[in-house]
Amino acid sequence: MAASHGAGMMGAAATSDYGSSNTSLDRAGDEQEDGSNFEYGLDDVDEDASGPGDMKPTIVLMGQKRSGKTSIRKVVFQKMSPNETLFVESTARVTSESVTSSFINFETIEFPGQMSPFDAALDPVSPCARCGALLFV
Ligand SMILES: Nc1nc2c(ncn2[C@@H]2O[C@H](COP(=O)(O)OP(=O)(O)OP(=O)(O)O)[C@@H](O)[C@H]2O)c(=O)[nH]1
Repeated sequence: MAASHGAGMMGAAATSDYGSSNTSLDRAGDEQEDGSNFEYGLDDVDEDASGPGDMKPTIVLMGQKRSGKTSIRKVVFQKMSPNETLFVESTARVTSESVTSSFINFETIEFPGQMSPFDAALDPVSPCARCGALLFV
């Protein structure tokens, strides 16, 4: 008697769960149709407010001198042939560059290896505040 009563409650609970999961699936489907959950990059409103260059995702390159920071930047983001990096000059100052040829626009900031990146003369705070990824070579 008690067992059949319990089974009846389980059946009712199962039916209830099935119904609620259907409802949540319907809601998820509505969100996909809106497209609001799958947008890449930053909102247009933010870009207009602060200028297009200010809010770009930023990759910061740091590391020892002659370790290959500029070479990585040139080969990966500018399609330079690896052989040509033999003639790349040493970076003397903080160098920032916009990359627009990728599927997402972003900025690279390279610190010269011959100076400490935390030297106050290089103003490390601003690039580090914007840093989305740090590449230390
Ligand atoms: N063998 C070898 N040489 C490399 C590699 N990557 C870069 N180089 C060479 O190392 C030298 C220095 O490379 P850069 O890219 O100028 O190094 P960097 O870290 O930017 O140097 P700084 O600007 O002085 O800090 C160049 O002659 C490159 O050709 C590598 O993966 N293997």
